[in-house]
Amino acid sequence: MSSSNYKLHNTDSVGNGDANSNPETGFNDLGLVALAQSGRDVQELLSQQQTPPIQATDDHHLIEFSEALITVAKALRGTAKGKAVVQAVADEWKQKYELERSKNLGLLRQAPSSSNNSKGMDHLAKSPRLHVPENGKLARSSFDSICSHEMLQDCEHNSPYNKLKRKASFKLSWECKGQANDQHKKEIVSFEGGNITTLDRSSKQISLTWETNPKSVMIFTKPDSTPVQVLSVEMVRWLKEQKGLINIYVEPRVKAQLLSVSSSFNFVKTWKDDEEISLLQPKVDLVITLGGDGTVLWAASRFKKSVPPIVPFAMGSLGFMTPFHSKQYQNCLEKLLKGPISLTLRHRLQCHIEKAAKPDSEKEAAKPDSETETAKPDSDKVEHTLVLNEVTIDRGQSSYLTNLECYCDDSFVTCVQGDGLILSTTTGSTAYSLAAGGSMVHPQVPGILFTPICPHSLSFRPLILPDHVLVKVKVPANSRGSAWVSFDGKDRKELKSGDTLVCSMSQYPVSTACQDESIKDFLRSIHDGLNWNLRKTQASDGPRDT
Ligand SMILES: NC(=O)c1ccc[n+]([C@@H]2O[C@H](COP(=O)([O-])OP(=O)(O)OC[C@H]3O[C@@H](n4cnc5c(N)ncnc54)[C@H](O)[C@@H]3O)[C@@H](O)[C@H]2O)c1
Ligand SMILES: Nc1ncnc2c1ncn2[C@@H]1O[C@H](COP(=O)(O)OP(=O)(O)OP(=O)(O)O)[C@@H](O)[C@H]1O
Repeated sequence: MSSSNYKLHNTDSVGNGDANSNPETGFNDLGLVALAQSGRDVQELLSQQQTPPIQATDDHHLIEFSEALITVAKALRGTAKGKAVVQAVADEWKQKYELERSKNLGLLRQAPSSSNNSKGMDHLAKSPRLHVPENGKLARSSFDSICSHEMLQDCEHNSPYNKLKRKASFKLSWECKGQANDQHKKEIVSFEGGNITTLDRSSKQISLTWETNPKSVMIFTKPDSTPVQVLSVEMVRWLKEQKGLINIYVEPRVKAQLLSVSSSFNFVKTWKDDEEISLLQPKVDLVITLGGDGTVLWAASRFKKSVPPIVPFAMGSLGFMTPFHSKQYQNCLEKLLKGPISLTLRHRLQCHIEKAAKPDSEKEAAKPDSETETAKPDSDKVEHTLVLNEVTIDRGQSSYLTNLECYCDDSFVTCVQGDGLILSTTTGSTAYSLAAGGSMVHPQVPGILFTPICPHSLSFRPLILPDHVLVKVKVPANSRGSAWVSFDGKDRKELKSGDTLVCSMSQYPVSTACQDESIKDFLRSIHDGLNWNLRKTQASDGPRDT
């Protein structure tokens, strides 16, 4: 029998016991060790004697022989003595064990009456760590088979048996990048008294209530669409005349269109460039989009930091993120301007590209004379691109497999060999990531989807990573070609050998107004937009299970 088999054989159901245990007594048999030692002593003595053949006539040899026998007798007496000592030790341990065990059982029997706790033993019987039947009826035999320390592990705080052994105390700590104070940790997780509980859930339904009347809206419209153009004219007029809104901002293209309809639209405001849109953010109460999902993505991408709540009207074909019917725009806007508004809080990813370090010689050439070292980019000054759906790294025009080294918080994840990789938000889980085989996830679930595009490997299943990680995707220096990055399907940029895309969750989410509430809107979108799990219902006639 191999030692590992022996070990398995001697390991009890709760994992106690080891290879030195005596299967009969259950104790670590020190006696066996002592006996073995004594036996070896005897053998050693005999071999040291090297007694020559005995001759009856040789007195000298007879004396030697009798001396040897005396030595053997002494050694045997020693062995017997050693055995007795070992037996005494074993008896002592057994006594201690019995005493401890009966004390513990005694305390357990007293527990219900002394603590006045009606749960008493039932509570213990139901404790999951005890591995006892759910019904709480603990058979005497099963009780006996539980080690005393296990019985005491899961007791209530004030119970008397707690004095004997408490649940191990512990402390939790975790790292939060860029957070100087620990205050926010307490808001998420509490671990008072050794119990871990979450204080709040980030994916709760969020509701917005106006404290003062909203006065300003910003409208984004899908270009080159006559129905959208017609509606924008009508909506702007209604907002001004019926709702008395003071500030109505539209895109420069739309302002020109409105003015071409009537010069009375000259109250409408606009902006010069993207920089100005972000500056307008503090003045805008609501953003309205007229178009499809692409228009929502477009509007969100105009804001580099905070985004006002978006009210998306459906004027596209799919409209996963656009729950409001354009024909009922007046009713919808009446309600929304009055509040409260149910919102879906959609996380965004922030991304930037780190260019490969230049080879030393080139670096030297590029250096201004005054500088001796190239400054590393200041992390605060890095310009991030924010995505609401996903960032995609693909092989572009290259006919070769992508070769993308992926790291999560500096731990190597994998190398993507295929058409590419999608790093998606949960909002984007129903877009490109879905088409590439990723799971659909409610947009308020925090996480980053790691979805390969046509991986040339049978076992490359998509992952969902926690929202706090930093993901890096690097095109290795030995890669056959470049990769291409796109942000929400736009702004394609080349990722050359040695370049790295760095991506993490942004602190600037996008909130979109719900028609109903977040969960209902999500389910409606997957049912109506994607025909999720649509199948004819099975007929009720035919054979049945009996
Ligand atoms: N194979 C694909 O499925 C594929 C390929 C490229 C891009 N896309 C998606 O298109 C998005 C860009 O959208 P666009 O409107 O500018 O381009 P687009 O006009 O080509 O639209 C792509 C489709 O994706 C849908 N869509 C966009 N965001 C969605 C979301 N969050 N949930 C469900 N469906 C969504 C749109 O409604 C549209 O039907 C990208 O972010 C990407 O997710 C998908
Ligand atoms: N205000 C805008 N300015 C510039 N481009 C825009 C604007 N709004 C939308 N787009 C672009 O127009 C394209 C189509 O928009 P959108 O997806 O909203 O319409 P759609 O394709 O008809 O709708 P759906 O995606 O539901 O089929 C997208 O690529 C989007 O980026």
